[in-house]
Amino acid sequence: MTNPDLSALLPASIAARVSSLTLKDRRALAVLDVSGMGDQERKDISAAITDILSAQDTVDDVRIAMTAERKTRQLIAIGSGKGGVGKSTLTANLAVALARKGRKVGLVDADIYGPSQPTLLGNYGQRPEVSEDKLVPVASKFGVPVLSMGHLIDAGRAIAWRGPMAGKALTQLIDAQWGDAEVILVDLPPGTGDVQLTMLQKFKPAGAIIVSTPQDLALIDAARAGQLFDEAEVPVIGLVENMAGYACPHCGELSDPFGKGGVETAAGRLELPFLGRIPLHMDIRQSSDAGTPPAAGDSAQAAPFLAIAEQLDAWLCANV
Ligand SMILES: Nc1ncnc2c1ncn2[C@@H]1O[C@H](COP(=O)(O)OP(=O)(O)OP(=O)(O)O)[C@@H](O)[C@H]1O
Repeated sequence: MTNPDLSALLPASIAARVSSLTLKDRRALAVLDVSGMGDQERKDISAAITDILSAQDTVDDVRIAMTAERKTRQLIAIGSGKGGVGKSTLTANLAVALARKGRKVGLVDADIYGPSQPTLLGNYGQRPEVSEDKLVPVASKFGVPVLSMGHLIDAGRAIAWRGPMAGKALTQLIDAQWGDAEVILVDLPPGTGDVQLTMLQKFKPAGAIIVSTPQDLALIDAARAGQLFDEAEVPVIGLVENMAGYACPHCGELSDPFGKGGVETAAGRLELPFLGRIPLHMDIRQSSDAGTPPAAGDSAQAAPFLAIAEQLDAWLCANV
């Protein structure tokens, strides 16, 4: 039974974490909920409890038992049939937008052969630490921790791994110290090969988003990506059209270099939700390259990403 006299000695922030505190034969036993805490935080809170309790005349010894709620952490895969359609750009911006909404979100760059998230999230050149044999995700200034092969290999070095090596690398990125992250967005490699299928089967995401540009070839590949998710029994949350509608920076005239509306039509045909359209805009390319995702700001370019993140958030609320 909890000892009210001892409990009253603990500051409220610590007491909120102590689910039981008993005193028997001059030994205090505190059961501490450490869900979501890192190593240092656990050590600090344990030391604080030990200091406070051992200062009491009635206590000779303090024992602390740590418990953690099993986190239900969900993976959301962002995939595309074709490369270069803006999958990584969308993933980074959705993660930033979800973090702005208060979600605890992490990001895995599963594009082992062409990692771009360290550049997009502005933490290129940083290395993840290792704790208890697992990687600790690298923080970004947008509140989104991230792990990418780009954090582990030297700049410009090509990775020429066969499937099993890539699979092992991916396992390390996903099975890492994600702390209190409740959602992890996974930026999948482009295409629909064995690596993607194995990854989806091994780390089954709760749902997937497919990105495509509007031209026919990209759409055929996007449909194939849909089949890949079907095969892996991963529900498709919806399709996103990227690089639709180009506004000329000189005259403002709108044109559609890759066509427009094709993804929405394809979504209808495939009976999948259409989540939204992101225009082709120079600012998106420039701010992405500079490591400041548009979704972190309030420009016109942020709006489509924030709107798609709203829908993802609603899907997470309804399905997870
Ligand atoms: N809506 C957009 N407007 C302007 N540029 C964009 C837009 N979306 C993406 N880009 C740019 O297009 C390029 C490819 O985007 P990105 O790397 O996100 O694609 P990807 O599908 O992840 O590619 P990969 O196949 O290499 O993984 C990048 O230079 C990016 O800045």
